[in-house]
Amino acid sequence: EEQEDKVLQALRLYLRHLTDRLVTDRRFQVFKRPVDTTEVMDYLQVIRSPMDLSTLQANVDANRYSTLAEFVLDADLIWRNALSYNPNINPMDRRIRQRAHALNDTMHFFIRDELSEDFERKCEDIKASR
Ligand SMILES: COC(=O)N1C[C@@H]2C[C@@H]3O[C@]2(Cc2nccnc23)C1
Repeated sequence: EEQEDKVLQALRLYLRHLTDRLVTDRRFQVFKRPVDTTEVMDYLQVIRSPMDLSTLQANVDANRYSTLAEFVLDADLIWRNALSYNPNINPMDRRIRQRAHALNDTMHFFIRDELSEDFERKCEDIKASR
């Protein structure tokens, strides 16, 4: 329905705007591209579902997300994977965990501050009706 497609288009616009801000934040450059599994040989043994900001952007542009909740499931993989794969107390691991927590906090702060619960409910209702 025309009106419904306008809602989904608005969601896509918002998710693109949100992801663009994360991708350009210099704290999050380590999350910008997939981890290079030819360099990091054991990555796929430890991490079952890799995700990164460029893949997230591509998914938004491919209309993969019809609700905020679907987007957040993938976006949360990015920082959760980083916490899982980099658990040690050495400075490298500690720094990427700090960035993972910052990614989580920043993303959810933007969402809470900028997206109304009403809007997300409309997206969920459209999804349920299809
Ligand atoms: C989101 O990024 C990550 O979880 N990582 C973990 C990998 C271990 C370490 O840093 C990463 C890339 C890398 N490449 C070569 C040698 N060592 C490393 C990035």
